[in-house]
Amino acid sequence: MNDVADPENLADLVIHMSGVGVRRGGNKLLADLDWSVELDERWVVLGPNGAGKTTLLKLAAAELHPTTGAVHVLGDRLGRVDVFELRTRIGFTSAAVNGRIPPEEKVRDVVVSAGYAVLGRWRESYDELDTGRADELLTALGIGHLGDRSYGTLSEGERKRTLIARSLMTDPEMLLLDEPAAGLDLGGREDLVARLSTLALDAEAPAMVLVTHHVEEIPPGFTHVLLLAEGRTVAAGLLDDVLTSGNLSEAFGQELVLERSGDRFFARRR
Ligand SMILES: Nc1ncnc2c1ncn2[C@@H]1O[C@H](COP(=O)(O)OP(=O)(O)OP(=O)(O)O)[C@@H](O)[C@H]1O
Repeated sequence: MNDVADPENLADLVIHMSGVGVRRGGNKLLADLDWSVELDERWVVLGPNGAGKTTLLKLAAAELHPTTGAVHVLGDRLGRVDVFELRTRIGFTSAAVNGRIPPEEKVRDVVVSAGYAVLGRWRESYDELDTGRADELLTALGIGHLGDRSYGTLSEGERKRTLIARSLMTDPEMLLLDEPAAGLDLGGREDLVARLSTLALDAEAPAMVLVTHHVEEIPPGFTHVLLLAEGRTVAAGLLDDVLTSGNLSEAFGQELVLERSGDRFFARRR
């Protein structure tokens, strides 16, 4: 077990949160949260609506500061670091990012522009090297043929995959995915889960944190789970230890049965 109080050990952690609370108005969005993510770990953050999952991910993305406690991201403490520089090292995909993409933008440019936005440059035509990398990422996500299409014409599943390609474009040290399978049909979900599983099992891939409401969406290869309810940790640690019927029931406030089939999970009410 790492002594996380030791600054040398903090350098090995992509996320470290200690005694973290977030308050807005009279609401406690998060309270007393301790959490660490190491370089080679892939975490699922699971919990019911309103549990605080997105708030937690925004802290990790350096998009929000805690009201109390300390958050270290990629070795730097929020509040003592240039968050604009820090964000260039983080890949972040969420519904909010989706809403900011102009529908007429070409899919390839949606991916390539990630690199240019963070560098603060602008050019009419992108480097061949960059467009080549964008095409490679789109192909790896199964949508290499859509590079010339406009973003607005894509299906929901194709958009999700485009945004994941975009968040990988800058070679981030950490990948944060907020409900990547939301709104997908069964086939789209299964396809995305398989692609994320490939990524999770790739030793070269960055540390990953995936937020979801559904155990069915946990891609094989994810190693750890943080169960959240009402802004507090219900349980956190290795997936095999933490993902149990008991913990799930506690997090979702009803008697649930968790079933495992191979490397996938299913849950239903008891
Ligand atoms: N700016 C704010 N002011 C007051 N309350 C807020 C604010 N932002 C979020 N909340 C509340 O904090 C709680 C946690 O929100 P958050 O979006 O982090 O939850 P979540 O687990 O991601 O939920 P969901 O699964 O529904 O997306 C919710 O009850 C939400 O209404």
